[in-house]
Amino acid sequence: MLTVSDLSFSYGAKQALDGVSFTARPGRFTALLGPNGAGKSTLYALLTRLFTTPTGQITVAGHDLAQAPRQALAAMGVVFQQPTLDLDLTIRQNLSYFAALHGLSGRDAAVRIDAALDRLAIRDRAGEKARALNGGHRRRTELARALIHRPKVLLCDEPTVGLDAQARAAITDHVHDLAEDGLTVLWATHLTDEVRPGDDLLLLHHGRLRAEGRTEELTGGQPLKDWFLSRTDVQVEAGT
Ligand SMILES: Nc1ncnc2c1ncn2[C@@H]1O[C@H](COP(=O)(O)OP(=O)(O)OP(=O)(O)O)[C@@H](O)[C@H]1O
Repeated sequence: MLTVSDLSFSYGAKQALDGVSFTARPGRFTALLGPNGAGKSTLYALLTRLFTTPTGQITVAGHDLAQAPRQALAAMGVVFQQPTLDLDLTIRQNLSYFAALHGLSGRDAAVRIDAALDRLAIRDRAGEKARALNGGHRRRTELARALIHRPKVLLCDEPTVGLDAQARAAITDHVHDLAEDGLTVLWATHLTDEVRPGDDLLLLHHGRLRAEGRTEELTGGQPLKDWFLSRTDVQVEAGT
């Protein structure tokens, strides 16, 4: 479970988040939908403690991020918008390095790495350098890496940026499956076709949460893209 209470953040005079509160639950895919500049990346920077703010509270799997940052961060897996693989290492080496950072090595690490690679259907590529992979497989590798330490909460910040439609759909499907298996998922996007009717939806616009609930209940049968446009009044990519 991830809870955010009354979170605000400003860049000097520019308020990027204003009193944001929500809960993302285990077994649910929670989509954080917002146009460019809504405040999504700022929220992720606060969730991962790249930034801190004196206002508000963030709790990850019961651990207060400000009071118990080690436990809170250990309970989360993160896939950032910008790729962070070492392209000169193999997939397995990238994952081993990350496992070591979490204090995992030897047989335990190998078993977890194989399981994560299987989960994302990329174990057969494990010996290849990351540079040899296409964008979709690199992103899958990053997802596999984010799962090795068995986090309770998975944070994804626009993880499909730059991928073609097929790779985008594959990654989005994988992460929906992870949520169905019990993970708490928070998925930031500005692409409405990544959100399913049964997903939980948070609409962020100009730093404030404008809507929260099950997608199909919020939209009342209207196509999500139309609903989103009517509430944000901006042009967004359809993602198709
Ligand atoms: N370093 C900064 N200094 C000043 N303003 C900033 C800075 N970073 C972001 N902002 C502003 O804060 C607001 C929120 O930005 P943020 O990057 O969090 O939005 P976003 O929803 O992630 O957008 P995108 O999808 O384009 O990444 C925007 O108005 C942005 O211009």
